[in-house]
Amino acid sequence: MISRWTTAVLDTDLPGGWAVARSPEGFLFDDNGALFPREWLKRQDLSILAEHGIGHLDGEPVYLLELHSPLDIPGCNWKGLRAFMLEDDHTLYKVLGYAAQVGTWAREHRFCGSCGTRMSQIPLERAMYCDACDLRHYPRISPSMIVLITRGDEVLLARSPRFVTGVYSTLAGFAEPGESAEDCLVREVREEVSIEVKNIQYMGSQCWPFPHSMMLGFHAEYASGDIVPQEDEIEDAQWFNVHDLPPLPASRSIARYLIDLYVARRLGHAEPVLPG
Ligand SMILES: NC(=O)C1=CN([C@@H]2O[C@H](COP(=O)(O)OP(=O)(O)OC[C@H]3O[C@@H](n4cnc5c(N)ncnc54)[C@H](O)[C@@H]3O)[C@@H](O)[C@H]2O)C=CC1
Ligand SMILES: [Mg+2]
Ligand SMILES: [Zn+2]
Repeated sequence: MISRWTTAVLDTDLPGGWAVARSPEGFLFDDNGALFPREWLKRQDLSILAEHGIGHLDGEPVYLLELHSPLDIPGCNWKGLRAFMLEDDHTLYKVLGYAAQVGTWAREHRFCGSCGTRMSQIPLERAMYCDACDLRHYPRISPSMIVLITRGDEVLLARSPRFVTGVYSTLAGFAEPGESAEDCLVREVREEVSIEVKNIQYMGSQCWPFPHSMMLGFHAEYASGDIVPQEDEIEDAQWFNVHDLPPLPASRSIARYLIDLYVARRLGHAEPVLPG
């Protein structure tokens, strides 16, 4: 199947195409969705912080207008990326997820982190350039590991105080400098629930644009220790039987995929597909 959406670095001097607008309140949308004719959008009184050409949707160029602040446009509203993630239009979510990461980077890389000089966009490369330092600043991607720990028919799931009430998920954490993904897994599991794991197996990855994680998904088996939830980070952690699971994370998350895959294998059901 030909992908409807492909990323690309496009020349912002060329006219036409579609545009999405993003502000600290999320993306602009109306009854037709979140893509607007670019020339029409640019005629509105927007406070544009940066403009980037981000790719092609069904062959048509798509641009991002990253705004300083939201603006009232009749018939339009603003909505966060998470809300789009929970909706059915997977392609639109991919477009907006990418736009969000480019927008976050554009917002946070206007000035060189080394010397403070204002930077400029490099044509045909997703990079901001500091002329004074001859330095390129690329979009930030944060490798994070996520792991489902199992013990026979039981899976270890935990709650962060940030989660929706009642929802339990797999353990996750950001990689630190000097770590492999597996090192990160062992450290995070020790920190968050104080147990040891074995037979670590890589299961797949997922872009998680909240704001710029690259999730590296693993399965691991319980080896030893009793659960001791990390103060402040983990509100509760428990072993749950695959026949009696609590409310789980959103179906598009790799956390949910790791859980659903294990349960499917355990119960002999059809296996889920990892959402991109
Ligand atoms: N797609 C999915 O299924 C899931 C994705 N996630 C994502 O995984 C990531 C890591 O999970 P957490 O448990 O929140 O991480 P964590 O266990 O490492 O704890 C969060 C703490 O890490 C620090 N931190 C924040 N950003 C960082 C960065 N870029 N690099 C290093 N340290 C940083 C902060 O002190 C923060 O309070 C998050 O982006 C989260 O949204 C988490 C669970 C499910
Ligand atoms: Mg964590
Ligand atoms: Zn510089």
